[in-house]
Amino acid sequence: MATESFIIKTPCSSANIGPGFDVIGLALSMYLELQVTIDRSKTSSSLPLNCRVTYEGQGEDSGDISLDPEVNLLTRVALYVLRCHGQRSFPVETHVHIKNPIPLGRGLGSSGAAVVAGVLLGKECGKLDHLTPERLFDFCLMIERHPDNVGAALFGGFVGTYLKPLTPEEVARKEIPLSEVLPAPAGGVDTGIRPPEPPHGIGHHIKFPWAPEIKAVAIIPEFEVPTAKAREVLPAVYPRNDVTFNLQRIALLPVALGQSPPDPELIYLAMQDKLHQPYRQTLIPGLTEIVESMTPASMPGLLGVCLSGAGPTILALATGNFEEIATKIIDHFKKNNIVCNWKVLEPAEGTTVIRK
Ligand SMILES: Nc1ncnc2c1ncn2[C@@H]1O[C@H](COP(=O)(O)OP(=O)(O)OP(=O)(O)O)[C@@H](O)[C@H]1O
Ligand SMILES: N[C@@H](CCO)C(=O)O
Repeated sequence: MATESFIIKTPCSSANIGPGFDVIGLALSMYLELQVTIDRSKTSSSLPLNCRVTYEGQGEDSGDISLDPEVNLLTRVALYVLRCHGQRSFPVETHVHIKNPIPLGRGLGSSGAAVVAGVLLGKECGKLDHLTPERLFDFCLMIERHPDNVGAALFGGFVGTYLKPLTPEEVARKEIPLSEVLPAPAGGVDTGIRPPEPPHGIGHHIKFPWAPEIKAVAIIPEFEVPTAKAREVLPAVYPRNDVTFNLQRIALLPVALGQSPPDPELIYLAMQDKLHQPYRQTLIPGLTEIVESMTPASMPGLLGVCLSGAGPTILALATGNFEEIATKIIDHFKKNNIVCNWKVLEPAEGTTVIRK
C-alpha cells in the first residue's frame, strides 16, 4: 500500500497521588492523539527530516510547541529511537498531526504522554516490531527520568513504578540526559553517529487494582509550573520522620484505592505526603490550605486530595458530589486570584496504536 496511516493514542496521567513521589502513576481519560500518514510511494522529500508536523490543542496559539521535527519533543524522541536503529530520519514522506487536549505544565503528564507517544512513533515509523513495551519503557526513561508519568501513560491504569539502580559507568555516560527532558535536539547536530541505546531493564512497573466507584476530579489552574522548576524546590535530604511518614502511607495507598466499597477515612489518610507537597506550596498559592481543609468529613463523596504530579493541578478522588468538590477547591484558588477549570476523569488504558 502506498499510503500508510495509523493513530497513536496516549493517556494523560497524574503522578505521586500523595505519598508516592516518583513511584505511583495513574493514567487518566484525556488523550494525546497522533494522526500519522506515511506516503511510501515517494522516494525523496524536501521536508526537513522527511517530516511535516502540524499541531492543534493546548498551547496552539502561544507558539510554545515547535513544528520543527528536530525540536518538537515528540518527534525528537521518535528520532532518537530511529537513530538508535540506524535510521537517520523519518520515512519519506511522513505527516504527524498532533491533537493535544492535555494542558501543558499543569501536572497532568503532558510531557510524559509526549515522550511515550514519541517512542511509539519511532517504533511504528521505523517498523521496529522487535521493541517490546518493556524495552519502550527503557527508551522513555532516557528522556523523562522519573518513571511514574511515563509508566502510567505507556502501560495504563494505576501503577507502581521502580528503577533498576544504574552502575556508576551507566550514570557517567554523557548521553544519559541530565535534566528532566532532553536539553538539546536528539543527537544534537546530525553527525551520522548512532546514539547509544538505553541500558536494558531500566524501569519496571506493577499494576494495582482500582475500585470502580472512584473517579478523579482534576481542578486545573490557569498557570503553568514546569516540572523542572517544581523539582528544584525539593530538598536533597529529608528528616527521617518525614520519610517514615510517607513509607507508612505508601504501604496503605494501593490497598486502600483497590478496595470496594472504598473507605474514605483510610484513603484520606493514605494520601497524605511530606516529601513534595509542603515544598511545592511556594509555587502553588493555597495548596496547603486546600489539602488540609478538604476532608471526607466536611465533604460527602470526597475520598482524598493531593497535588497532581508536580502541580499546579489538584486531584480530588471521589465517589460523588464532583461539582461541589471542584467548586470548593476553585473558591480556594479564587482567594489568590487564580482561575481554574475542572474535569472528571476515569482511569484509562495505556498507549494504543490503531491501524486503519
Ligand atoms: N504534545 C506535545 N508536543 C510537544 N511538546 C510537548 C507536548 N506536550 C508537552 N510538551 C512539552 O512538555 C512541556 C511540559 O512538561 P512539564 O514536565 O513541565 O509538565 P507536565 O508534563 O505537563 O506536568 P507533570 O510532569 O507535572 O505531570 C511543555 O511545555 C512542552 O515543552
Ligand atoms: N514525580 C514527578 C512527577 C512530575 O510530573 C514529580 O513530582 O516531580
